[in-house]
Amino acid sequence: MAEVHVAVGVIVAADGRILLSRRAEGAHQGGLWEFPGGKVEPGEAVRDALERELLEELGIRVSEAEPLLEIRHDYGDKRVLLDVHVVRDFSGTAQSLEDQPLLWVAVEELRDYAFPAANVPIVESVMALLGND
Ligand SMILES: Nc1nc2c([nH]c(=O)n2[C@H]2C[C@H](O)[C@@H](COP(=O)(O)OP(=O)(O)OP(=O)(O)O)O2)c(=O)[nH]1
Ligand SMILES: [Mg+2]
Repeated sequence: MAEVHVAVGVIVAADGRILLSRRAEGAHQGGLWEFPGGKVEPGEAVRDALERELLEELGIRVSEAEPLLEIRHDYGDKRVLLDVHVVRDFSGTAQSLEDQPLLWVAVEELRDYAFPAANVPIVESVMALLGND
């Protein structure tokens, strides 16, 4: 089974909240919350994929993104490599351009949301980096 390379953005607002997006019910890992992003296309740089996906899904332009961590996870029906970046600076207002529910959440509240299993280390890492406790 080929590994799907995914560019993922932890988008941080000026007030410190993080943007979550809910995956469509019929999609892989559907109904769960995710950090916005999507598949890296063949020959595409991860950073370019991140910028393209966030523009397509949210209408925002990334000004600054730092690599946070890479996670390999095998869901059984799919293997993913999540290439996670922290986006602290962007222009535009995030909008739901693909009808996906969006939510800005305080770092301390991230644990209250249901994520795909691969996201557990992302949540821990974001809380360690940006949380207050
Ligand atoms: N964007 C994103 N994908 C995640 C996260 N956690 C996680 O396991 N994934 C998985 C779910 C999917 O199998 C894969 C992303 O693929 P996708 O199909 O949603 O990518 P895409 O946005 O390019 O969507 P599409 O055009 O193919 O519909 O990564 C996450 O936090 N964010
Ligand atoms: Mg996506």
